[in-house]
Amino acid sequence: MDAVATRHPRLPVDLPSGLLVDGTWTASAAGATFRVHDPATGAELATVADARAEDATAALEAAVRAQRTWRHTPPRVRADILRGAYDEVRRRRDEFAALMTLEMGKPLAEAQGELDYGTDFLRWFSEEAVRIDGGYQVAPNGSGRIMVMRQPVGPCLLITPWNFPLAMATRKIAPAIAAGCTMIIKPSELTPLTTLLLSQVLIECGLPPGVLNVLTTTTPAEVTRPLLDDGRIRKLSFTGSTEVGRILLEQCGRQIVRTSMELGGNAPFLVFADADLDAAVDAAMLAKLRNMGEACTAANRFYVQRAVAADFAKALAERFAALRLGHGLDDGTQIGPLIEPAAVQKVDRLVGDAVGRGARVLTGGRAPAGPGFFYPPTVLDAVPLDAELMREEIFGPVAPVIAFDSEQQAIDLANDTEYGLVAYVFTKNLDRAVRVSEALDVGMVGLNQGIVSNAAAPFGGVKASGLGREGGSEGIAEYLDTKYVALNVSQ
Ligand SMILES: NC(=O)c1ccc[n+]([C@@H]2O[C@H](COP(=O)([O-])OP(=O)(O)OC[C@H]3O[C@@H](n4cnc5c(N)ncnc54)[C@H](O)[C@@H]3O)[C@@H](O)[C@H]2O)c1
Ligand SMILES: O=CCCC(=O)O
Repeated sequence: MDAVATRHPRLPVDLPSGLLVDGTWTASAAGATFRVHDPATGAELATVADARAEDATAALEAAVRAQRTWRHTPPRVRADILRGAYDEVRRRRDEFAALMTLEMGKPLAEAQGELDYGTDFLRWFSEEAVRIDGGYQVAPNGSGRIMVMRQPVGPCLLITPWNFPLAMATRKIAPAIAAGCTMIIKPSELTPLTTLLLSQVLIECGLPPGVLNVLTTTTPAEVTRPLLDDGRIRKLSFTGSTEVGRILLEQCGRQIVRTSMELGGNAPFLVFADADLDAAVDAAMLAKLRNMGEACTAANRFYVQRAVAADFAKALAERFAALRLGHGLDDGTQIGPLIEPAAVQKVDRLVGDAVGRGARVLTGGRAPAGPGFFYPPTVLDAVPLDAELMREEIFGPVAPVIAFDSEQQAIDLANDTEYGLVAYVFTKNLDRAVRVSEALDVGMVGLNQGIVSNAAAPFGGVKASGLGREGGSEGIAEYLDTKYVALNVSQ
């Protein structure tokens, strides 16, 4: 196995060089490579292989070949591989956490949190692998029997984003392995290293050659489109922007490829006057600033009932202003850099637009000078409803606060978006909690809490936030096809 071509002094571990095809780590056919950078300093972290279409073809042939035997592997064998990987990743938690911080920028404590979240998918689906069930019943008219079985869907293409380098990979790889599917994973070109290390661990834990293939590339469209056109890829699981999700959904139509789509968000955060305000502020810190706000689940719009809006905004601004920016590996850092300069420019544009339309900056609001792609935690109030950040995913540490009057107005404001991933609701009134949760057009609701992410729960959204669910018992169903056998039983 080639080690990473360039070693960064803070890179915690030797990594494979890039492409995993049929159990072998290889350079790309074209010999192309690309560099991965530390977003806190801009320093080069590693150089990895840059796959092209011919590498994708080789990976597809390997996955198709391996599927013929992998699908018949006993569920307990698949379960033990996943459990072994769970134990090994947790044994190497410091390496994985430091790697995630270096390539993505999140503070080390958050990387440790993602380590727990991401490995939970390995454990959860190691338990699900041996519980794939079916059905058997007497046909209602008494003649014959109805037998239902669930079988692996076949070779899968998994495409993941940069913001949760471990969890977005395990949330797809684990159920695919549990279901008996082979796969090709294409991680983000911005954060491929964690997937390389995870893949190495899965191979060490006994995953046979060809079951998992890894394509790192700076040309994702050119590499993945032929795979979706081929006809032998039977499932696409994509996590990323709604814009790219739409492109991929169109591509999947030609070969009727099953899809799971985990897309963008624009989460409303509703605080009613009867809420525990301190608890709501604590939860807002989590819902907004987890991952520097670079999370699909990030609260994007804070709607606070007028009687408590000023107190909420003031308290949140004070908490934001006290946070420390820095390199994620440095002690005391609470807010790391954004992923790239374009991310800072986008956040700056959205804040500038809101202020230009009349919003007030209570704290933050201007990118600091110096190295790295930093943006300070920012609270805006008196944000006009026509501000661009009300409709666009901010993907940064900016909290726009808007006052509302009635419950119905809050629901209408919250639902006024093309997205529908998650919403957060804060009230002590149980009737209101149920009413509002039922009325919100989203896939998930955080009720008096600022995080919904849980490997045991069905994660996903509606409308432009996606299709399907990841995690929970629903998560493995995305990798299984249902087959019904009509038995003719002589009386
Ligand atoms: N719903 C969720 O669970 C969830 C989780 C994380 C991120 N996201 C969303 O992802 C976005 C941020 O992540 P991102 O910047 O990596 O998203 P992105 O859509 O730019 O990229 C996601 C992945 O798709 C690949 N890609 C880009 N264009 C492609 C194409 N034409 N064909 C094939 N692959 C292509 C990228 O290389 C990357 O691996 C945000 O919108 C965020 O809300 C959603
Ligand atoms: O960015 C979106 C994923 C976040 C999560 O799964 O908690």
